[in-house]
Amino acid sequence: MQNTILIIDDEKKLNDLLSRIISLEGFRVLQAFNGKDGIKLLQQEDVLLVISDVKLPDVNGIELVKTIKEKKPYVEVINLTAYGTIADGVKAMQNGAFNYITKGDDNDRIIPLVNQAIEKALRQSEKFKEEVKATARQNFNSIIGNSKAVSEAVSLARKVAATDTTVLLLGETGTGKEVFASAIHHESERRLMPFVAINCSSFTAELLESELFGHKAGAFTGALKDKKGLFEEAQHGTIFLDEIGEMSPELQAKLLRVLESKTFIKVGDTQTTRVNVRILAATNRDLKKEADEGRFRLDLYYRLSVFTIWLPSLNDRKGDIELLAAYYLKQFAAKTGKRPLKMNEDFLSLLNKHHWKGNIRELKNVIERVVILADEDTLTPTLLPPDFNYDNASSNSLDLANIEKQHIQKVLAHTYGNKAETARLLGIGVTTLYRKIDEYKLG
Ligand SMILES: Nc1ncnc2c1ncn2[C@@H]1O[C@H](COP(=O)(O)OP(=O)(O)OP(=O)(O)O)[C@@H](O)[C@H]1O
Repeated sequence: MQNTILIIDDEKKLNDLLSRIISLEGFRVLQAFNGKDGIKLLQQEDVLLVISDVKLPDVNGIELVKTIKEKKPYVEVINLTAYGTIADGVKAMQNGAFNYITKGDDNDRIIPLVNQAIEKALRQSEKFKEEVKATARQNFNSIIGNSKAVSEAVSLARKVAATDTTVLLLGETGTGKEVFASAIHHESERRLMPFVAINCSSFTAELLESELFGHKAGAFTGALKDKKGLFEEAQHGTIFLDEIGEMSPELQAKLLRVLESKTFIKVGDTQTTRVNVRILAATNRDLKKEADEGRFRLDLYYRLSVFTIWLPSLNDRKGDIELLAAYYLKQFAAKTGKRPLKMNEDFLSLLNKHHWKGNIRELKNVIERVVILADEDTLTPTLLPPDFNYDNASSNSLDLANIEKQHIQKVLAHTYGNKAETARLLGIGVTTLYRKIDEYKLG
């Protein structure tokens, strides 16, 4: 396949000449005569390199480098500067251009430079396309669940994804708030830009301020160099502020300012910094109550809760447990190279009866452990952690056989399914244990 180069120059003669020279080298060449048309072509076509004049009728070609890099970060740009304006070339390089050519003077440099730039852009584009593929897996298709509550949450999130609106995700720990935030970002127009997530409860107030907004060298002991904050890292992308309810009142004020004016002041700075970042926030607290009771700024709460999505706890969507468990079984079995595993009825019934305090995160961890322990293709209750209430899974009948069955189940759970150890603790032979496991269908 021919690699594509876009030439943007309003001087038709020069544009045509350059186009001919480059075509002769086997490249596919597209031509535009102003910045606006150039950007349009860039978006429609699989361009790897842009050669752009600096003095375009509608835009400065040096500024255009930034726009090109924002739209397609892997594309390389060579600027064409008029004789005597080397300063332009330097500025172009600072903006991210691959190089610059002085019109008329550098004819011998053109083709080698083009080849180098194409090689670099090809490497970058491959890496970029891999990353895009990986992020595509983080969109709403990665959200498992058929229950009404989850379907409603997904439908709301899909609607708001396309906008630039701030979203507040509410739900218990492990209900998928970060998964939703990531899906919203990856289905938004910002998807090719960074998604930056931070848990506000993991830092002290001072550290969090510097993490979020960055600092100037010397702002505090240990601040040796200027440091970019996460808001700047997320420029043109999305920032996800998890556990927002934990933020100190001072930082809440600073965040409110970002929401209102898109500006903030770095720690130790005197100037404001401007950012264009979409904010998604989450908490497992009742933020409205926190605000009503004076622990969270009411004005910030209203700003953040423009669009609120409630994520149901796993205990309120029991119908999804089997689906999620099967999904993670497949994932972990594949990871550990095991054959596909099946859940027996008792196993599933215990999953359904369990109170999932840690929600999907807890379910995922339980399944990972079960997959590691499983020796057989069918999963049985004995593989589950001891806090899974086995007794309740079977009938409550008090006949001797049932009591024996429950007792064996308990000991098996205690030994994590180790038959020799179980037999030893029960004071019976391993063969007898196997017979009983068979008889009571515990295997
Ligand atoms: N709908 C879902 N389908 C599949 N996996 C999910 C789903 N929701 C969450 N998970 C998985 O559950 C785990 C917890 O999810 P996540 O971190 O998004 O929860 P959270 O609500 O942000 O938790 P916390 O409040 O503790 O930060 C992750 O491993 C995630 O991949």
